[in-house]
Amino acid sequence: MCSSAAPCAVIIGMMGAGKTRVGREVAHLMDIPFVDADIAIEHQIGMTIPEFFEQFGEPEFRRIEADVIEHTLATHPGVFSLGGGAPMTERVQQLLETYKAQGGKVLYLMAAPEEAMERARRGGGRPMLNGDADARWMALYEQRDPVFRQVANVLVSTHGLTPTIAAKKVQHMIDQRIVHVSSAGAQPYDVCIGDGVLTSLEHMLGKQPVRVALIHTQPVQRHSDRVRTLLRKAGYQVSDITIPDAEAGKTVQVADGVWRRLGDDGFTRSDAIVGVGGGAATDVAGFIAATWMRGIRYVNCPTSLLAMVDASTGGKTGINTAAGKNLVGSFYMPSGVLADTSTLISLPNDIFIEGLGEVAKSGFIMDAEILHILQNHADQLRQWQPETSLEELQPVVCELIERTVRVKVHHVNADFTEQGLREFLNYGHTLAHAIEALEHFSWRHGNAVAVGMVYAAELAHLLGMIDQDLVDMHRSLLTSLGLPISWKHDNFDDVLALMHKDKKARGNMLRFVLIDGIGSVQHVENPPADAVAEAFKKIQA
Ligand SMILES: NC(=O)c1ccc[n+]([C@@H]2O[C@H](COP(=O)([O-])OP(=O)(O)OC[C@H]3O[C@@H](n4cnc5c(N)ncnc54)[C@H](O)[C@@H]3O)[C@@H](O)[C@H]2O)c1
Ligand SMILES: O=C(O)C(=O)C[C@@H](O)[C@H](O)[C@H](O)COP(=O)(O)O
Repeated sequence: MCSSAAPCAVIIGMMGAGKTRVGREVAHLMDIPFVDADIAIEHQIGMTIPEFFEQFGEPEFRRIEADVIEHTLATHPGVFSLGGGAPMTERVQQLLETYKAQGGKVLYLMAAPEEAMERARRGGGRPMLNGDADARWMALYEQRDPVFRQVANVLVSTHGLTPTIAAKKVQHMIDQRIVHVSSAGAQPYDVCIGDGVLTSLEHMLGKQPVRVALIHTQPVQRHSDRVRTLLRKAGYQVSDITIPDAEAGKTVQVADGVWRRLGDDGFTRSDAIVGVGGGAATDVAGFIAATWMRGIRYVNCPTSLLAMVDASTGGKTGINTAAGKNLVGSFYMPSGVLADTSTLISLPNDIFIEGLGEVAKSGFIMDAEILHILQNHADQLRQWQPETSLEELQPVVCELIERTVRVKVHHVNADFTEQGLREFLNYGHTLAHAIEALEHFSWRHGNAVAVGMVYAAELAHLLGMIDQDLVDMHRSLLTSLGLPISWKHDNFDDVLALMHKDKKARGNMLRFVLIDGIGSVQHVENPPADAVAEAFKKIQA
């Protein structure tokens, strides 16, 4: 968040961690203003902080400090660093909670204790360190570190870094995008999007787990190796579990194999799962987390575009069975999602493009700007190449991921267990799931959704809900992105039978999600059978 009225980032940390020095440097690098809370307070009280402490005591200081923080959070469009003790008061914690809920970043700057202690001692003028400064610093550190970890949504270790390098690292972390998910009936969490966000994995998992099961597929080995190193460095005992790739991994047999492994490796309720890979891998990782001991913590690290924009977030976990796609599963939220865009470097063209299907869906159902971005960049997006395209397309891709995740989170926050509004995310999916099943999962999910959206648009047109231009626009946009818009299948009865098994159906009634304009979605129950069949004819190749 870098708006005209709120800070891009709030920096917290121990005395001597370098909050002012690094904060100032970051602001300089980003060409935005910097405010240090202690300096702002001294300006307001007209004396130094030690003088104020002596005359009025700490409680009065904390009151003024919270006022200054509240004001600055509402007015300062730059980098804002807080005094060491500020996040310890309940009022400041609440202010920071609200700031984070609006997309704000609270960065905990973590210097090595010896370095920070030394700097704090050298700096002087710190009433909280009166007496044996090192012993006081250490005692405060023990009190404050757990609170800072709780209050911050981004942890930045500056151990051994010069202030300039630390500032660059902080800038990198500020550039990441955070979407906060907070849905009734589930613990809130963040979706962090950007280059290098995997480094927040330890923070997301927390200190409780002793064992972590790293569930991934073979094609993402390069990324899961990196995650394993991060986990081991953080001190977790890692069970590295490779599952079969793509839909072959979403089976009860695979789940059973993983449950056995968790049993053998002694996984308890306080241990955790990390899912790394495409949507199939994160669906399975979530399903295992939801079912092992009736639910343990999990963090998703999506590596495909589709998993970043959709599958990893929102807590729909599941597997496929003989009865159909995703018919067995649960609603079970992750503790966090790390969409590290650097992992897209190895993503093949066809898998990148299928992800655009779900991106376009979010544009049709809610965010027209997504459609404009897709239209404006269609040629570059369609020509995506692993290893080379990411550098050029990073800003566009990040923008599309954030916008699409926001659309998803809007629906999930309002309706976690899909009683109504969340079904809108299923635009195009009624036919898509039937295509996937009839093609024995050889069709990519995003491709099936693209055809499903054209079918939904044709049906909406036949029902008089949209004009031909909007149907044509579906076709032209999806084609320009390299997505399919038709599917050849001779037996409509098979298709209809599967559409009746869709999770949106009720009893014998077919229920569709259709649009009557861009961003305007409706449930349509039991549409006339001839329209359902006629629309199908229109998507035949
Ligand atoms: N839970 C949800 O809300 C939700 C939402 C949308 C889709 N899904 C599910 O997600 C699945 C589709 O996800 P998907 O499109 O990611 O397919 P996928 O998981 O099958 O991944 C596609 C392929 O890309 C590989 N891959 C992933 N990241 C890579 C990378 N960075 N480099 C190289 N290869 C990489 C995978 O290993 C796989 O081979 C479907 O099963 C769908 O049902 C779930
Ligand atoms: O999160 C949701 O809700 C969705 O419907 C998102 C869909 O894009 C996604 O494909 C999901 O896997 C579909 O779930 P299903 O319940 O239709 O199997």
